[in-house]
Amino acid sequence: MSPGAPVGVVVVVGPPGAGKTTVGELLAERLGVPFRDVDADIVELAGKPISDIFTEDGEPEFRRIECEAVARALATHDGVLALGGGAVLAESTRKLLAEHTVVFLNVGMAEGVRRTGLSTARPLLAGVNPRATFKALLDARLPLYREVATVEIDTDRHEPPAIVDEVVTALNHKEG
Ligand SMILES: Nc1ncnc2c1ncn2[C@@H]1O[C@H](COP(=O)(O)OP(=O)(O)O)[C@@H](O)[C@H]1O
Ligand SMILES: O=C(O)C1=C[C@@H](OP(=O)(O)O)[C@@H](O)[C@H](O)C1
Ligand SMILES: [Mg+2]
Repeated sequence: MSPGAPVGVVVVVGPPGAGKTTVGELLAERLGVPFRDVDADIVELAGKPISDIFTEDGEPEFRRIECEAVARALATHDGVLALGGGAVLAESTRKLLAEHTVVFLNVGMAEGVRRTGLSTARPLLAGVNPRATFKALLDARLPLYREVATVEIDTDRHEPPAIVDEVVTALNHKEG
């Protein structure tokens, strides 16, 4: 996998704070391909921030929009595509991901909470006990991330550029 070579779509999944948006953008830059983030698509589609969709319309409506936005992005985007942390909860999305190269960026609870703690943009983690919420979220989702992953990269204690190196090496290794 080298800069400028056609990559199709490389999808980035993982828990909130894993660095899907940050590392995904850097990975796209490294590969010389466009970057797209489904959360940004959802904000544009709904015409309001994700936190407002959750409070005004509820999580099920957010997930409905998310499913559609993921399917559309997978069908149309050529480059790196970051999903939101909960996108893999939908079976239909996991089925679509089976056809794609998927990078699972993992992060432990302590580091995930530290990285997301200062943001009010993640309504699911805005409750009174973000550590317990994050732990429950990891327990429920780890098998789902692993079900769809082509490669899994641990991001704890690694800086984004080093993570990009690891992703490129792991994907090249998979390509054989
Ligand atoms: N490897 C990393 N080391 C330290 N901080 C990171 C790392 N990756 C991301 N971050 C920071 O964590 C926060 C969440 O990153 P983001 O890319 O939005 O994650 P995600 O899209 O997976 O939720 C941001 O403030 C970002 O700068
Ligand atoms: O984990 C989740 O369910 C969510 C993660 C968020 O994206 P990031 O994983 O990019 O923070 C965003 O899609 C929404 O707040 C729901
Ligand atoms: Mg993100």
